[in-house]
Amino acid sequence: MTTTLPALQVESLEAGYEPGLSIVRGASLTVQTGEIVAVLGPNGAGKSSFVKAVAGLVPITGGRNLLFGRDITKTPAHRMVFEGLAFVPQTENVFVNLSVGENLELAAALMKADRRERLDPIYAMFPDLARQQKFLAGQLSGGQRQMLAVARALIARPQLLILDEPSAGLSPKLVEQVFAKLREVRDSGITVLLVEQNVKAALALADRAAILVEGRERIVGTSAELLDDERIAALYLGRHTGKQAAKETT
Ligand SMILES: Nc1ncnc2c1ncn2[C@@H]1O[C@H](COP(=O)(O)OP(=O)(O)OP(=O)(O)O)[C@@H](O)[C@H]1O
Repeated sequence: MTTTLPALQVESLEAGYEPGLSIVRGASLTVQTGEIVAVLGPNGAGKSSFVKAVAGLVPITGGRNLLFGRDITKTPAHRMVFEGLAFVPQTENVFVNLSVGENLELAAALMKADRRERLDPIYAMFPDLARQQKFLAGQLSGGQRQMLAVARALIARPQLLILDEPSAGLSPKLVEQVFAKLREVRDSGITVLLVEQNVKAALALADRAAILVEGRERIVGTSAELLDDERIAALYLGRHTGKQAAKETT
């Protein structure tokens, strides 16, 4: 019998920027292989810090992170791609003064990989970027720039793709396009973990989601369960259930 290891197991993670001040406070989360999982929660809950700590970008003071069973807790950020984890930051995720093609070629060069062998499948998956190869990344629209950031990350052929708020600053139509691409990424066999402010769109995309509050997961469930949860409805979806309304009037 073969068992599939979870793509990511975060166990009681503690992390922060300054000694003695944890921002991530004992958070745990398991992401199964082939899932899209969203990390949601109020502003300042530590969502970005959580995924950055997993990606090696925020100092970890406790707990551990396993990627397909391998301990990556102490792996430095620049080594993560070689472990199979690619991270797309919220901002400064492309080189604006380089062309689209140069952005992708640089990512291939960093992997010491054959340029054409890495780039061809990416251009096939992102035909708009293939057409815009010569454009400066800084001239792309917000949606196309986000696509380029995702494409750059995929050059590394990760097993797990982590994105920090890929919908930030995008119109609903562009959010839909970027999220459709993330579905394609998942369907190509890559597990996806993303931080989102856009709860409605995130729950429509993700298989499961975790609500992080004060650096710890408060509620974890399937997107359908969370959409049904009256606390989520009231807090994030602007929907008041009967029970919630009754509570508020008493
Ligand atoms: N580079 C940093 N140095 C010091 N503190 C930071 C840094 N980045 C974030 N913080 C602090 O960590 C806390 C959590 O921030 P974080 O960005 O992780 O939360 P978030 O849930 O992603 O918030 P938002 O939804 O507003 O983006 C905040 O109090 C923030 O001020």
